[in-house]
Amino acid sequence: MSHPLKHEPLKHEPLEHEGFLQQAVDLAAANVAAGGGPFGALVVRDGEVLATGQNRVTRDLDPTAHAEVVAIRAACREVGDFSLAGCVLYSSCEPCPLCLASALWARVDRVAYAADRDDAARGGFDDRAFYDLFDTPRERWATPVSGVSLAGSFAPFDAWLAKADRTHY
Ligand SMILES: Nc1nc2[nH]cnc2c(=O)[nH]1
Repeated sequence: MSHPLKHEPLKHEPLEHEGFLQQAVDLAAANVAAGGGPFGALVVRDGEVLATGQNRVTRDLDPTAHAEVVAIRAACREVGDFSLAGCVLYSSCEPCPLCLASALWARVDRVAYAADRDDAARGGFDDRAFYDLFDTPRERWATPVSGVSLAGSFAPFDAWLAKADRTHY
């Protein structure tokens, strides 16, 4: 049985989305002009821009400093919370798996993007390749990723679960 989309595609939605997406694309273009990667992002709540982000990988020597991650970190600092529930993440380009997982961990209500993973591939970036990798059995990965059994590996979770005052996230 097919499920109806919860949201109509963005192109049928109010211009507000387009305005924020255009800002993300403008941030990406400005970042290229400043010597950075071609990605920009915004976190918006109730129509207000909480934070912006531009790719800072080469500037910060940080492979995780993708535009969306930078924007999410800045927005969390802005609101003083590790949750961005109630927010929308706008990105100049489809979030890569790192950025998408970051958005899910931040519990944003919605993610909207302009260019897609095919555009990123044309631009020379591995976003699509990494999505494809996650659809490939790990045994076939060039980078070995495997669990190693270790006695006591659940101990941190035992400690966590025993903590009455733990902060769930
Ligand atoms: N969406 C996205 N993809 C990337 N691929 C490489 N860097 C980035 C980034 O900052 N954002």
